[in-house]
Amino acid sequence: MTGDAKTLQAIKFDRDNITLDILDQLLIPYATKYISIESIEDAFQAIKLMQVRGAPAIAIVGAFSIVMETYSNLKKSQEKSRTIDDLVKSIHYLITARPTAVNLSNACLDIEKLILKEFKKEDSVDQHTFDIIYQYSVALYDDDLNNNFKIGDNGLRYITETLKAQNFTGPFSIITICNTGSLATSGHGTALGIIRTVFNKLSKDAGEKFWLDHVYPCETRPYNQGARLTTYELNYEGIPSTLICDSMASSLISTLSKQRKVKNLIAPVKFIIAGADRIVENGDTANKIGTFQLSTIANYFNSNSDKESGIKFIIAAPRTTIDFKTKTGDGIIIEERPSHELTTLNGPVLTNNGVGGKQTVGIATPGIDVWNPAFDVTPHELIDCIVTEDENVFVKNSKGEFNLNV
Ligand SMILES: CSC[C@H]1O[C@H](OP(=O)(O)O)[C@H](O)[C@@H]1O
Repeated sequence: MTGDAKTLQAIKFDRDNITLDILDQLLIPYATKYISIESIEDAFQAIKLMQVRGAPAIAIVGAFSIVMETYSNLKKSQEKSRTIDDLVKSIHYLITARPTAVNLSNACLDIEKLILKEFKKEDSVDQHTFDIIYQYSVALYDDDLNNNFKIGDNGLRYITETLKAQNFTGPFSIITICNTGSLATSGHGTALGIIRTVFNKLSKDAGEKFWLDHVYPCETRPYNQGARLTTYELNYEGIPSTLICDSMASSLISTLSKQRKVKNLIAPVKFIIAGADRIVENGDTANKIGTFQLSTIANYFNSNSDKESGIKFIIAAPRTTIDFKTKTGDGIIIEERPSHELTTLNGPVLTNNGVGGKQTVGIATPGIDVWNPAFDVTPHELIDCIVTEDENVFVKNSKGEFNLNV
């Protein structure tokens, strides 16, 4: 379906007719087009191409694709049905689509565990197999949505308590990176979910002593999830925002901290909020490339001002993003993506009467060597708070350690 109806629903799974459609995020914000996912292979390609992206969203689409694969197996009853071993092999293949985000591998391995509890590898895929995977997948979707609203509320509480402790009053701003909203999850979002909740609950007209005045999404080179997706979500919600290049964050913070205007804006940046693709046991966090730099910027401004009046660096993620098997960030595999994502730009031609076909333009010397890691690892030392769906947000103890395993 192609059309201009703005939507934030990244994933559509019809629980009665058993169909799965994903919003093609490579076309956002210029076109709304859903593509059908009917197999694990369809999901692998869509996840690899980043037609769907975002740690929770790729896990949910991955799980639903296994439902679709099993369902189509049952429909082709005349053919020799696949064995459980075949299905498990396909599940392991799906995991390789994007190795850094732990949610996808967690969901796939959970499904493998559930079916191997009930079946032997040589057994045939049957209705019971489908039922097990179906129940798991719809619960994964529903839990993610519920968790995101809890993350929003928990983030609001942390922000409110922080500003009260600082005796802060007036308008404040938030910087965020990549896209961590409805387009990266089952809805509402994680870091952007906190921003949604804070904007709705801490508003000037509600008579609050402090309020969220402005959001600065980083464009998030090279895939531009911020420029394309987060701005689209912020506009959709009517949240005042101004797009910045990733390289502008420190100047933005500095300008506002000196009560100088950014365009006509004066609200100081008080929080940098990012999502996560994998949080390991000590709190080191893999997230979109550029996140680590933002944490060093927050740390600079904190070490050059009274710590308590500085900028808090927040990571927001559901507990499904925590990987207790990996002790420190050194153990995280960082996905490296193709060079053309840095050396070319891909998008529709913008004409006076609308949006034309997709074009690719070169923006670097052809053949230049490129390093294109999709993520970086923010050391836990630079993270002030990890917000999950657990009511108690995670802050470091007096020894500077996170204890996430509670
Ligand atoms: C709630 S989304 C988490 C995480 O996923 C994004 O990566 P990508 O767009 O490459 O899938 C980004 O790192 C977000 O912070």
